[in-house]
Amino acid sequence: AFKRKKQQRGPPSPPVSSSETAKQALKIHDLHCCSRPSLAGPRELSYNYLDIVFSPYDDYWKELRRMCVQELFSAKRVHLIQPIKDEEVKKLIDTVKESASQGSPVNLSEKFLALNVSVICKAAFGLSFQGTVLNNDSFDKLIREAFLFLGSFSASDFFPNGGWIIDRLTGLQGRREKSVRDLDAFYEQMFDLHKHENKDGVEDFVDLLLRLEKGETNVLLGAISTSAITMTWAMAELMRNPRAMKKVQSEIRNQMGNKSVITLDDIEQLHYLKMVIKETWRLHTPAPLLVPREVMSEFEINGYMIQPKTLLYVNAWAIGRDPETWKDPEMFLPERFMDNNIDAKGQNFELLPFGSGRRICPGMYMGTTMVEFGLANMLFQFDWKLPEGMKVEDMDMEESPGLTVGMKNDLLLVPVKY
Ligand code: HEM
Repeated sequence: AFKRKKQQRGPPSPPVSSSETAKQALKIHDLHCCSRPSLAGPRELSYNYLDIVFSPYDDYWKELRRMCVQELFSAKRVHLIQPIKDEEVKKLIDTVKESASQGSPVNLSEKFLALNVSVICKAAFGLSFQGTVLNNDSFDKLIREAFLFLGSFSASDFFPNGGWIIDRLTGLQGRREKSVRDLDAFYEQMFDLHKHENKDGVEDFVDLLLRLEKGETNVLLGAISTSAITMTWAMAELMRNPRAMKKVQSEIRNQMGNKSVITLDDIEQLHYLKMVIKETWRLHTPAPLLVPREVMSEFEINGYMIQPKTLLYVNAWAIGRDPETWKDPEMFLPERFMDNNIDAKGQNFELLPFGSGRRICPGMYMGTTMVEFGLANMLFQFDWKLPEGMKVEDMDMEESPGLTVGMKNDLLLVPVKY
């Protein structure tokens, strides 16, 4: 919704939850985008984190974005890190095989997060967490907390002048500051480890980032949780929809024939898998309100004048479930993407998992390939069952609160080796 500036008079603001309104808002907004005021507070604490995700759209950020898109997240770079993905997915398959041989459940929420942590951190820092102080458990906690506290609504968003007092009293401000401090400490450690790592002259993300005036590594936060969240929701929806599960597994297994290692070329042929992922994004878009924007000069939308300082939230979650756009919006039906060209790249405003406009996710290609590759392997190598005594109706599809929205409770499934 549009949040109107304090003391402003006039008609109520229009809800931005239809794809048409979002299209207008995001297009106009491109000229005026900025940041979220409540997060400007702890900014001095974090030269790493808040600057990058929520900074005004200044020249520095433009340069960083340009570099991200051209160098870090380009198709070329995504192909360069494919060996890292191969290795980490193989490790994941091996641990899941162990559970399969014992018939015990696997915590897929954890496994997918760990997979993404390992791939992104190896790609970014040229090293693995395993055996360091930054093991997956503490990183998992750090990420979850960061998204919970930084994404939660705060009084200072609604009352820019005095809201911070409420945030102090409720403890939200303190928890946010702690979260930001922990992230800074984490990045410090990563930079230290990076300095001491022998990387055989291969340039990684941090080398590239260090070429800028200061190191920005927060891209990692966005990268890691969103891909893992998508993979977990996709598996949960497939478990609830055995027909779609069977169809996607047949597609992958037919494509693979006698081969055992999935390549990027194989992935390109998996059209139904791509539809399954789009349908997952439609129902469970990982960042439901996108990155909040602040309007910097007046503009009109649907006959409403939107004032400077207005905070703009685009409800991509509601757009994905809008009955005006989608038939049977609550149903998981990957086939709905068969007869149309709707993609998730920010041009079709019915489906905005990566946002749109100038702040569109620069890691879109990397995120998509990570999700496709991870899921294809898990679905190719294993069949999946619910834990003993559990029925499909018992599956808990509740969402967790925060900037990104995953499953509230971890997804546990029993693998059966194919
Ligand atoms: C399935 C995977 C992913 C999803 C669904 C996703 C989604 C999003 C969304 C919705 C936004 C906000 C866009 C807007 O408000 O218009 C965003 C921003 C961002 N994403 Fe992603 N993302 C994913 C993966 C990644 C990856 C792999 C990276 C980096 C390697 C990344 C880096 C970023 C960055 C740096 C921003 C901030 C852009 C800005 O503020 O200008 N994301 N992402």
